[in-house]
Amino acid sequence: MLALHGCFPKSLFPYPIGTPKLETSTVLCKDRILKVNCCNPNRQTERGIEFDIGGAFYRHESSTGRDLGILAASVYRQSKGGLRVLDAMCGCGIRSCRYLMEAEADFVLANDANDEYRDLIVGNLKQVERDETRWVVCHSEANRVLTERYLQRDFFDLIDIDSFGSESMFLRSAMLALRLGGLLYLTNTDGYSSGGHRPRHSLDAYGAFVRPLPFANEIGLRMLIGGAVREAAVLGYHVTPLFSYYAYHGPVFRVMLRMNRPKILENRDYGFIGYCNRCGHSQAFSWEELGKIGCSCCNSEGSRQGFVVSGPLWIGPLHSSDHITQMLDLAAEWGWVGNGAGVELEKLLKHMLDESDPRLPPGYIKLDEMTRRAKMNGPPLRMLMRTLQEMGYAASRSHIASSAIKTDCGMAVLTKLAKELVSIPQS
Ligand SMILES: C[S@@+](CC[C@H](N)C(=O)[O-])C[C@H]1O[C@@H](n2cnc3c(N)ncnc32)[C@H](O)[C@@H]1O
Repeated sequence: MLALHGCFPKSLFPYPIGTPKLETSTVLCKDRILKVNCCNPNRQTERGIEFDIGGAFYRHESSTGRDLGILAASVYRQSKGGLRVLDAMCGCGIRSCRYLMEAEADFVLANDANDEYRDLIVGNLKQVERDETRWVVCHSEANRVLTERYLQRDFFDLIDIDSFGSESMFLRSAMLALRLGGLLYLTNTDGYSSGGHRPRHSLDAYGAFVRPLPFANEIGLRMLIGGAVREAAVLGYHVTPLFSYYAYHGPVFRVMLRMNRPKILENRDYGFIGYCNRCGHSQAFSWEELGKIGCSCCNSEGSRQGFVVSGPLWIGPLHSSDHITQMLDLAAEWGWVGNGAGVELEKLLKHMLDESDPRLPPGYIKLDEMTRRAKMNGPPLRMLMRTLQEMGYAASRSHIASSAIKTDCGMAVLTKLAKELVSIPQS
């Protein structure tokens, strides 16, 4: 049985705890403070599970991120026949409750540094699972609980790191406590770094020099995955994303990674992304090509002409099509999508499935950026995508930007095509 750790004095925390205290009668909703549930303001419901939020940080908008985590965890449990979860920053414990109830985890360790949440978390867990051998609550600094689990050879199938700001300081201990083949669910809310506003900071924190790019939010996901790829490589592991999810509230970047031993000669998909400020084209390239490459679309060479490079970053697919397909099937089986239910979740999963085409390069093209550059009106997105696909290009929407397109067609050809489509009279 797991030993419960005593309270770690907050003054001695090596890492920021920084829990924003909310008034108990309010929750954050769409970035505004809203009054909720007049009868019992601390009572919330998510997917039919009732729970208290007390004074803990809780965002209803994050329920989609939790839905995705539960689906991925459940797909994992069905294939492996078991699921042990370490919820390293559980807040009020809603994720732990959902991992137990919906993903049918065999065991959940719910941890939050703030020991004032103890009664709250225990109360919520007791309501969903009376069998107290299936869960434990503790209040340690996340690195400490993860390292202790590793030292006791007590490995987990899924480790959930839902930190404020950057996740990078928890990566190594989380990977050590993770079973081989297990899942690591990471959250990052550091939109300022992925936006390219602090390239030196992103280099320090994530090992990537990131410049401002029109698809900054996808870069945020690629920076998060890239940082984990690098950390995993140090330990002799390799991580690949099962899904990557950007949400505007926050902003929040979430990725579910699977950790394995690398296969010999495996393509690490860890490289650089170039963006040409002159023509708006972006492209990925490897370490071997670094320094040799200019814009392949307008042949501008080097940053003097506006070709700028960010990286190293994850340059492979953002999602695993197999895993997303299984998540979609499960969501349909549970009635979360289909027959008019869960329209937004279904749309999101379908966009992710389209985006997982391995032919698609990193980045997306915002149609308004393209039309502004070309001084033209744009054709409907759907028409442009269909035409590209008929011509043999890969083309998809982006789950991140609604009026953007992901394609392996270069900017010059895309612009020419869009002009032709606009000039065709609509019937
Ligand atoms: C974003 S909230 C978690 C929200 C929760 N996972 C949910 O889905 O509602 C982050 C939580 O991490 C806790 N925390 C912050 N730094 C920590 C650390 N270094 N170790 C453990 N817990 C920490 C805070 O007390 C806070 O409750």
